[in-house]
Amino acid sequence: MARAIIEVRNLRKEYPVEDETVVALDRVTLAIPQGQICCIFGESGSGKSTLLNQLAGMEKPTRGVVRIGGVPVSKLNERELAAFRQKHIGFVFQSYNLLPNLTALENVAMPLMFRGVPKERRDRVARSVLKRVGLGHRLGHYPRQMSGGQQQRVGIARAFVTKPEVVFADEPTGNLDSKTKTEVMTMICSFARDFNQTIVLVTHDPQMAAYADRIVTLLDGRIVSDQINQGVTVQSISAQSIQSAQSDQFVQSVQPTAVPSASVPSVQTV
Ligand SMILES: Nc1ncnc2c1ncn2[C@@H]1O[C@H](COP(=O)(O)OP(=O)(O)OP(=O)(O)O)[C@@H](O)[C@H]1O
Repeated sequence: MARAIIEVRNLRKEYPVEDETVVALDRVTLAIPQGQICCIFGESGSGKSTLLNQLAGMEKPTRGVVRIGGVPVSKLNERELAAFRQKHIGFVFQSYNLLPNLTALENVAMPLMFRGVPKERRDRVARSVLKRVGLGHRLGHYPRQMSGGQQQRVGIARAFVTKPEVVFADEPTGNLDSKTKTEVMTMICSFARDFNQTIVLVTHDPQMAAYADRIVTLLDGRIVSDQINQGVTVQSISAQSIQSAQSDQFVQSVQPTAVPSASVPSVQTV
């Protein structure tokens, strides 16, 4: 089995609410191997978003540790976290979170700009990723000029344009109709397979969970089931099995006490 890129040990998250304490997560231990599409599944209030927030370093756990590529993200400060996310993490959001005053091309090129990729190259790469998601004819469109499905495809292009090792997808199909849901999930899985990326997908929708390799079910903040998905919906998507030198470099480069300074991965072939 591939090595774990995400490791969660004995995670607990409490929220103080007036004079009570809500325990949103308790004793969550999880190892997600590199290249796995792992679904965090559960009904409303089960703790899915709370878990994603701890994994992505958006919130500090009350107890326990989250490591990504060996880096204890739960212990990094804000500046270190920002740098870490920029280099290694992509996000796909339910509400797309595109910048309204930027075109599709500019939204997708933005993560490359933060990595210092020169304009000509970042525009070329962003264009090619937008073509891949079927939006080659919408490069100059603003979010308000696109449908929800098109906006989410821009969101996917933005999340994958830098080939991050891990992509967190929080209810990425939550606002979409059923045909567009299928397209969006197929796209996410296709990118992930091509570059051996790890996806953490949060959903309460069993149809979307069926795309994952593994389904971890939460109930009242605890893992109540952890199953390999035998009938993976995306089996038909070709995996180019790039046993990514990129990811190997990443795992080797990270030091527990320092934010890695990984170079910009080659994005030419996207
Ligand atoms: N900031 C907060 N303050 C207080 N309680 C919170 C906070 N965030 C989450 N909770 C509580 O933690 C529990 C888990 O919430 P969480 O949002 O993680 O569930 P979820 O599975 O993502 O739900 P949904 O599918 O509805 O988004 C709930 O009982 C919720 O009320």
